[in-house]
Amino acid sequence: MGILEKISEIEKEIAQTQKNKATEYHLGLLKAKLAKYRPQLLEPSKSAPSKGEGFDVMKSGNACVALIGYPSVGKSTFLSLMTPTASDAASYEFTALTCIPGLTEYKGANIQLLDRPRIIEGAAQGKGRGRQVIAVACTGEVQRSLLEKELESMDIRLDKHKPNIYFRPKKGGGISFNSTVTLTQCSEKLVQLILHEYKIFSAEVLFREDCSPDEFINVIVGNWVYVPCLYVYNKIDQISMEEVDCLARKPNSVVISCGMKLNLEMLWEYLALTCIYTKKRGQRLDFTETIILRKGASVEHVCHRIHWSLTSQFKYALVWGSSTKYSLQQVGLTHTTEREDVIQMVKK
Ligand SMILES: Nc1nc2c(ncn2[C@@H]2O[C@H](COP(=O)(O)OP(=O)(O)OP(=O)(O)O)[C@@H](O)[C@H]2O)c(=O)[nH]1
Repeated sequence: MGILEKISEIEKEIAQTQKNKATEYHLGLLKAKLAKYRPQLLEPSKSAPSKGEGFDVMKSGNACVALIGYPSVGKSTFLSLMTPTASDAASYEFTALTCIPGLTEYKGANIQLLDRPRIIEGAAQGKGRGRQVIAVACTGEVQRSLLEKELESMDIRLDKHKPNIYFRPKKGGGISFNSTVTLTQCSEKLVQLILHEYKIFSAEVLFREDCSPDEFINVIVGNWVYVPCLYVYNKIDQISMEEVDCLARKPNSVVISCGMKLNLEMLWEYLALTCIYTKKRGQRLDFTETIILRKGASVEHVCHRIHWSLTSQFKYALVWGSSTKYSLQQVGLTHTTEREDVIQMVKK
């Protein structure tokens, strides 16, 4: 039996199994098996795309944003408006077959934009890229939940945090299980069963959060990727004011129109990048020596960006700017910086 058949058999069984106390161990085991097979689907095929095609684009800039969406929602148009890269936003549909990178600059920060290959429904189940195009005309809301589902099956978790579970396999001594919270979805027995499925017979497990069996499985397997995300609804010039208002009020969402160039700067506000100037002792401030960081970065973050060894030699920092009460103030590593602060590090 091939991997695809095995996966669909297990998925069928999960769907047919009623969820209750009596079946929870069986379901947990099925999910553990599923998590073992899924990565095999995503392993690169022998006929990998040639260099420069597909997903292998070198990361560059201070932040990297991947545009993911259904065909014809305006990804290429957005990329071509924001970056000088000539993206193929042709008047015909279904253009972006490979990953097209573009670089844009905003308030001193370089941001890389990637126009990803279109998401094809079922791609994670092994359906070929480029061959199947989703022929559905659906609303932004439907597209959003389908995209979430599809990305989830590719082990991408949007706007979620890593499960707070401590897990350490050991050479011997059996499984020690503990939790600091009341668990409603997992139990010691289920955890043991799942670990045995992965041939792990000795490990330390500590649940610091009420996690699901899936979350625990992915702590063992470690193949989930946690990605922050912003939902962008384009073409608002084609819908009513009421619809625009409703979409704009959803969490983590912005409404834009590439056609009318409305609200295109939203991405930068979301990325919340900030720039800081560093000054060397006895030298004049050089405005070209900027460091780009996430908003709310501390002096320690700045140190890390200058040199990995700087924190161990750090004595204090002198700050000119809006983050301090007085201009030229002495601060420690935990001090939170503000946009366009000037910082001079003083070593021990
Ligand atoms: N009315 C309107 N049309 C838009 C807007 N943005 C893009 N379009 C049009 O929508 C069509 C598709 O845009 P693309 O940028 O090619 O879409 P895409 O998401 O890159 O599509 P694929 O490459 O197939 O994945 C083009 O004809 C654009 O001119 C917008 O804000 N309003």
